[in-house]
Amino acid sequence: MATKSSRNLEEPESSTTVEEKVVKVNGEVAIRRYNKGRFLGKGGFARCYEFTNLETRKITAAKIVSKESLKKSRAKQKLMSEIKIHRALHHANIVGFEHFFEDNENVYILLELCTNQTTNELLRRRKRLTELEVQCYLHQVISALKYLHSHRVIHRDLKLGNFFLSDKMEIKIGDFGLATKLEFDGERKRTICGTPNYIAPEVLDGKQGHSYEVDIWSLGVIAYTLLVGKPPFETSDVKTTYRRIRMNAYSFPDHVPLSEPSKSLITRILVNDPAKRPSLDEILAHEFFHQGNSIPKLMPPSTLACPPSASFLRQFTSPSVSGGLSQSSNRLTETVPSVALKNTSARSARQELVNTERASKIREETKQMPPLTNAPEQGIGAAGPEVWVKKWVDYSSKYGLGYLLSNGSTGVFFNDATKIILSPAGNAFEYMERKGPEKQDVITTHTLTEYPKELQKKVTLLQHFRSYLEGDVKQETGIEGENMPVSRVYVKKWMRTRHAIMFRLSNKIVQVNFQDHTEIILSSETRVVTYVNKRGERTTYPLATAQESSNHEMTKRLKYTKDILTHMLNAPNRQGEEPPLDN
Ligand SMILES: Nc1ncnc2c1ncn2[C@@H]1O[C@H](COP(=O)(O)OP(=O)(O)OP(=O)(O)O)[C@@H](O)[C@H]1O
Repeated sequence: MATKSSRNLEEPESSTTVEEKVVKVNGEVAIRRYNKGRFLGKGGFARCYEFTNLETRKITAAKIVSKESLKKSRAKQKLMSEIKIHRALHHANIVGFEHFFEDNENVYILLELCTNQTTNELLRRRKRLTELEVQCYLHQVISALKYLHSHRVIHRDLKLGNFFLSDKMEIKIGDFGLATKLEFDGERKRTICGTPNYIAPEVLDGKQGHSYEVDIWSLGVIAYTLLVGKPPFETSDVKTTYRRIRMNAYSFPDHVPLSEPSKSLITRILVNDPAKRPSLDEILAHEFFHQGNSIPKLMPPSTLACPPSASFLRQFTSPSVSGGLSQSSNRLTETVPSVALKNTSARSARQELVNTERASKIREETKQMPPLTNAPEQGIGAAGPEVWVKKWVDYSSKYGLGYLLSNGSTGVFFNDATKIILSPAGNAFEYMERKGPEKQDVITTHTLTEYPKELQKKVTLLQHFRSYLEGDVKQETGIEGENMPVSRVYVKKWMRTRHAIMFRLSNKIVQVNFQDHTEIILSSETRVVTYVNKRGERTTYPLATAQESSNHEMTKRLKYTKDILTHMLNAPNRQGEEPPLDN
């Protein structure tokens, strides 16, 4: 983004048609057309988009690799090997390989679409997972690995970013760019082209060659990372990390309560001698997976944003169970407070970014808001919110959420949960970072000409977001005052569902923007609800009477807002289903 024009936040902006030439057996050439839809993400050498087959309407993820980038024979070889290995694999926990083709510019690989991003984004939102979730996810990964290894395939780059989540929340292992298929049992591989993230010590050592055990090692690193929240050997520079791996220098932090079985499993796996690592079957037989609870087949989508609730956990833990799981039961039964609508501030603590909708990484919403005085018929005179989100762009695939507030401030909610808010005049900004044991927002104020060096990248991103978001509405806001103070209003939390995007603002406002362009803006402080209908007309009601309003379009959305908020927090027994919008 930084290098491109500011309006180029979304990769190619407009949807286009891609044509595939299909040569039939009789030699005739047919054309298959795909609509190239939303941008899904970008890797080292591929850009990924949603593709819709215009004939069958089937939607897939298309990895597009430019032929330009394949000029080096190594890159070409790597892609060919990825295709060759991946296309032969068929397993419920491996990203389905649909098809591949090429045109003059690109190679296109069509893959099963995974709509819930990867465990990387999941962990970023959740910080760490409960043991029940780790049991559930590792179970699926091991099932796929057993399949891979039985077909003599070593993945060699198992990492959180390569575990995709389907719409049903199944884990799907993807990215076979570093995978290899052994010619015979017992073959040892010597080289890996590329740098695996969770590299095993024998790969660093390079003397004995490596085999399936490198995937087992990565499993240990993954289990540790999911439970603790950061990788075991992580340091700020690669050389030190490699040194730590060689020395097996890692420890379990005191501040994270981990059960004995989980520590024992990780310790068993992370041993430097590959021959001493457990097999996949031994891992499955380990007490970590046998703590008296049953393991859910899938986790509900609400866990994309917050831990499984007590009621969900109860379904998998029998009351008589003692030992293993109960050791960690503080974490597992961590309850999510049940909250009434009015208590939005307590609730927001659990509302982390969620995207149960689709792996849509980029969305932009513009709303032309008529002034407050436009409140029509049922507007009963209550003052609406002073500040709300006017326009937003979801670039959480890379950086975070950018937004423009109605008071002219631009803000960014970065993926690392830090926040920045720029004054309407664009001269000063506040930076918010959670610090200390209480994880309080610490706010520092700076000007665009004078700020700490470490904020350079974030400030650059802020400016890009700003020029993108302001675009054509800059004049319209009419706020150009030189000494406008930094707005103290900013987005504290945000999340997405299938039907909507929700923002929790620091002024205790919860705003829900629905896909049909209607909006609910709830102010817990002034106890009013503002409803913006499809035509952009605003009506403000006191909260107490809003539910009884004859405006059914609004009451339906208000109910949805309450249901989804409550659901996200404490009703995962309605597994996987967010409330329907039409109830
Ligand atoms: N099956 C899929 N469904 C949805 N999104 C996908 C899928 N495959 C890839 N993506 C998105 O596209 C991005 C790039 O894909 P991928 O990581 O496979 O590319 P790459 O260039 O091979 O990456 P790497 O640098 O990790 O090797 C991913 O991070 C993800 O956001």
